[in-house]
Amino acid sequence: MAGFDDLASERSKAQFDVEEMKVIWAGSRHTLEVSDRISRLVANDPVFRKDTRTMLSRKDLFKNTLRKAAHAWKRIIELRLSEEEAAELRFYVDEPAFMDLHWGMFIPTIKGQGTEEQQQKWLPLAYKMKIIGCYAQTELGHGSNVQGLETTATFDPQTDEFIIHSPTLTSSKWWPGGLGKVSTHAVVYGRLIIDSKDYGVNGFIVQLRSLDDHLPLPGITIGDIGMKFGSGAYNTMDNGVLRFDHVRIPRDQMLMRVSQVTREGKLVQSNVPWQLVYGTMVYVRQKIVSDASCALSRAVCIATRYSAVRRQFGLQSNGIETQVIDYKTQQSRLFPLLASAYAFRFVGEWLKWLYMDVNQRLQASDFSTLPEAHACTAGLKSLTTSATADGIEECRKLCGGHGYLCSSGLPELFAVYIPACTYEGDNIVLLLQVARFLIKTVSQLGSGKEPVGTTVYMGRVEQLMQCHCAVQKGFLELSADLVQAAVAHCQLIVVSKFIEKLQQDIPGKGVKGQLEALCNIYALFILHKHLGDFLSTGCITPKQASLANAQLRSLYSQVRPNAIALVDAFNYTDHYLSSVLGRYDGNVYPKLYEEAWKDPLNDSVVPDGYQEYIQPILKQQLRNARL
Ligand SMILES: CCCCCCCCCCCCCCCCCCCCCCC/C=C/C(=O)SCCNC(=O)CCNC(=O)[C@H](O)C(C)(C)COP(=O)(O)OP(=O)(O)OC[C@H]1O[C@@H](n2cnc3c(N)ncnc32)[C@H](O)[C@@H]1OP(=O)(O)O
Ligand SMILES: Cc1cc2nc3c(=O)[nH]c(=O)nc-3n(C[C@H](O)[C@H](O)[C@H](O)COP(=O)(O)OP(=O)(O)OC[C@H]3O[C@@H](n4cnc5c(N)ncnc54)[C@H](O)[C@@H]3O)c2cc1C
Repeated sequence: MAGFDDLASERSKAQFDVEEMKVIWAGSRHTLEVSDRISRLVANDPVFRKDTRTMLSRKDLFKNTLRKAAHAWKRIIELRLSEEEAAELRFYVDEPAFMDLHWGMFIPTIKGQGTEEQQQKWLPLAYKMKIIGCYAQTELGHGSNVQGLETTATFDPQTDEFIIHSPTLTSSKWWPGGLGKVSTHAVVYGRLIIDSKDYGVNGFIVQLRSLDDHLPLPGITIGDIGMKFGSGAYNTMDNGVLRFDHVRIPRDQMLMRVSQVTREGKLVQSNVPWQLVYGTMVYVRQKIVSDASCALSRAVCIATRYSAVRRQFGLQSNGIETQVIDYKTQQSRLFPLLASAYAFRFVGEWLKWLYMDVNQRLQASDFSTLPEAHACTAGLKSLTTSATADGIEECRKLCGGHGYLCSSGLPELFAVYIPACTYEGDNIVLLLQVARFLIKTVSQLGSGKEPVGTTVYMGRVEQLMQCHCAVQKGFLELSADLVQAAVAHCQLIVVSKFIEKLQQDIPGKGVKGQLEALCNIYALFILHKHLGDFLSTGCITPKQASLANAQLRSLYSQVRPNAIALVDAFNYTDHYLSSVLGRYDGNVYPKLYEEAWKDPLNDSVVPDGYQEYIQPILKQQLRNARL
């Protein structure tokens, strides 16, 4: 039967050891074992079903998410899961929820910006989930411009408290996930005011709701901001609105690792750079880069399997049509995405290492690598999320009409994913940060300060000094071009980290060869995409450009017999993929047919509304009434 046979036959053609590739993808044998075990645990638990998600009303959807979160937490306790296992469980449950913000932002903020004493007080409560927290930075009027936040935290020396206040409508906190309906606490970012003097933005731990009856505390107005793009999707999250009317908190609830306010109302700076107030964003951006490879690989897995099952035109001698994956146009759209998924995986691994390194240095009061860590996390977050969002949409198109059905899994994946281009920093705003970092590095060339890390290549490019002079004339005027330069810099990091990965010991028959092919596809595809820039700057000749294109075509042919095995190496369960088109067994058509009948519209043969609206038209009662 079509599908079953197709994928089985594809798997038999693979020229490399898939099990070893699974290890490479997971990062280690241990990680593969954990991820495999937890993914099956989730797939086999009926509470974690997600096949009806796109059909539920917002209220039912949200309640179901609460149920899943409570069940997940119960299982984590019962099974005594480690932090690593719990994170895998969250990943495979695959539903954005308040837990993400509690574990992914509230706790890391207290760890990164709280003093030892503050950590000792708040972290045990947060780890045991006796309190649930969120990250309340963005306001109705300001998201990107953090220094423009309007919420105030005014020190009252009489009572040794801060008064948290929302002075305007635009100062209402707006967007924080988990805030709308669940969080009991928040890290709130607001302007520190002492003696009428504004000391800029700082973080404060504020209790929002009663721990007894969950009602908002006096002076606090709180709610959900409303439905978001797509059905199901990010609507499982209670992104919220929050206003303060002179809410008092004790002085020791200002996060004081960066600067402290004394009992007398004096501001004392510690030796850490003030930018650490932005530290949680560096951490989360690094995580978002790793997640990009997951989202893209998931879409690519669906599109690749389906492309091997789907047949159109070109009757072969046996009377069967051609698998669409055999069309060169399909390959030239699909295989660069497959290569990108692997490329983002490896750059994500490297970024994780970079983040751990900068963190260790911070503990030892070495702040020298913070600017580079900021530039790399900001730039790679921007590059990988934009490419992934576009890639998911391309995968939908690669699946033709069926890709538009919710049962393909692609519409919901797209709807959940696209806000990643905006949250944790709008992608253009983040690229401008990279551009600023690059210009700063260039300006230091010739001063004896050698560029290091990801900018080391700059020391070898003489024309850069002239670039600097040009940019000095107007950063804003040239910002569209500077953004392109920032993208190019980030692409260079992605390609270099892929090449570095290949220099490691890679066991398993044929595994290294496949990765080399994917690395070359990624690099040549980027070159192909920006051919105009490469040619106009004289970096390559037209002859080299055409050789590169020929090489790309030949690499596609090399990857073609291995495509299914390369997506099998992601080791995704059918539950995680939640796609009829991407099923492991390839049994697409019978399951698509079956899925259609589950739609609530098919609960009755004659639809609700027939008598009111269809019958009168058919019987021409409406027309007669008007005549
Ligand atoms: C149902 C299922 C249940 C399952 C349950 C299971 C539970 C078990 C638990 C499992 C664990 C789960 C783990 C989950 C993990 C999930 C991960 C998180 C999830 C992600 C969700 C995302 C939600 C979204 C959140 C947000 O969006 S938060 C808000 C983010 N906001 C922004 O990003 C704002 C963007 N703007 C800025 O960053 C800045 O304002 C700016 C950089 C644009 C400008 O800053 P500024 O005005 O100060 O201007 P300058 O350009 O002058 O900068 C000054 C100098 O500072 C440097 N700088 C800037 N930023 C940084 C930085 N971040 N770090 C360091 N330095 C920085 C500049 O470089 C300048 O320096 P210079 O002066 O030397 O040049
Ligand atoms: C799903 C989702 C979840 C979120 N969760 C949280 C959360 O948990 N906590 C939280 O605090 N926030 C959260 N946010 C808010 C998020 O961080 C902000 O939306 C984001 O930082 C972008 O800011 P903005 O909305 O102000 O966009 P704006 O800055 O208003 O961007 C609008 C446009 O202006 C452009 N622009 C802005 N500044 C410049 C500039 N200097 N130069 C050139 N162009 C510019 C942008 O590129 C964009 O095209 C969330 C947002 C979403 C969508």
